[in-house]
Amino acid sequence: MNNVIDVRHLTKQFGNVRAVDDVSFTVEENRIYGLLGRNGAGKTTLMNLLTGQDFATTGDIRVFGATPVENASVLQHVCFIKESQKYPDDFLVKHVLRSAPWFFENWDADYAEQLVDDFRVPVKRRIKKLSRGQLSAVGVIVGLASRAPLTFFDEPYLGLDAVARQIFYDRLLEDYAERPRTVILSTHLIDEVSNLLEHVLVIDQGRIVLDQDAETLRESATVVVGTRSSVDSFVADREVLHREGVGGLASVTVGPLSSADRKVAYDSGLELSPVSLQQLVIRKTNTSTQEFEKSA
Ligand SMILES: Nc1ncnc2c1ncn2[C@@H]1O[C@H](COP(=O)(O)OP(=O)(O)OP(=O)(O)O)[C@@H](O)[C@H]1O
Repeated sequence: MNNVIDVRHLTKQFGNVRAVDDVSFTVEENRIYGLLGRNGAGKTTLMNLLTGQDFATTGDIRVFGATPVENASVLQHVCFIKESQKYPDDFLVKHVLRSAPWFFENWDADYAEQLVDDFRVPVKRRIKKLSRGQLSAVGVIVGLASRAPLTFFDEPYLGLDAVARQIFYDRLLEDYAERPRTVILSTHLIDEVSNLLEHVLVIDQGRIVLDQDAETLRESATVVVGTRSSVDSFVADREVLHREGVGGLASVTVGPLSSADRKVAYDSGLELSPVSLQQLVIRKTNTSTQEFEKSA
């Protein structure tokens, strides 16, 4: 498995804010990554660094084996779709689509046209006049039709309605299945994208607090629900990650369960369900906040 990105001890300091703090990780080729984290966690800063739009304070970044900063041979394989994308003032949507092949060697104009129909984007309208959602749709279309070997989507769908978001997820998965590439998606809509993600990176206060294969992550915790007494006896010797309850009912999150464990649970009348990715991320980032507050 080839690494498309290799980051070692990367730090980015803005004055007294350490937006990215001694981060090391790799990104494998042809997988879909989720870059998740709370507001101000460092996601956009990290993407800016990985796409050569900003300089690291310290540390080393390799993208396709080389530094991305001012490196055309790297950046021609990279597409970065961000929420705050700027276009020339007089640009119409069709100008964006026509100029895209200058930047992306794999640009597929027919596919872009099909996506324009899917998202109902008015191609003859000025970019400045588009609604918030239509502007996001233009970004999503460019990101998909660029077919760049490495594509970053930073919160790509501000203002996109639920139907358009679903079209984005469906098209991304279909196209990715036919033309595998590496996608890094940053979002707050974690549960919506959880089935899309193959690997999860969670960043909190500039540090990577989770770097895990999504399948392993999904199996890493289970919610056990039932009467308080049966739940308590089932979880008695286990590590409890989270607990809540109402009246005589309890809902407890525990670590991985074997098939024998599951049988015992079912035989005791307990219900088992996987923990949502969103819940896992919330717990992970809440914990580190509490630890941070304790140590502050
Ligand atoms: N140019 C800058 N100057 C000073 N501080 C900055 C600058 N850019 C980012 N920061 C700070 O760095 C931290 C990380 O910001 P960043 O935009 O990377 O977060 P994010 O995870 O993308 O957040 P969100 O989910 O809210 O978009 C924040 O505390 C932010 O205020």
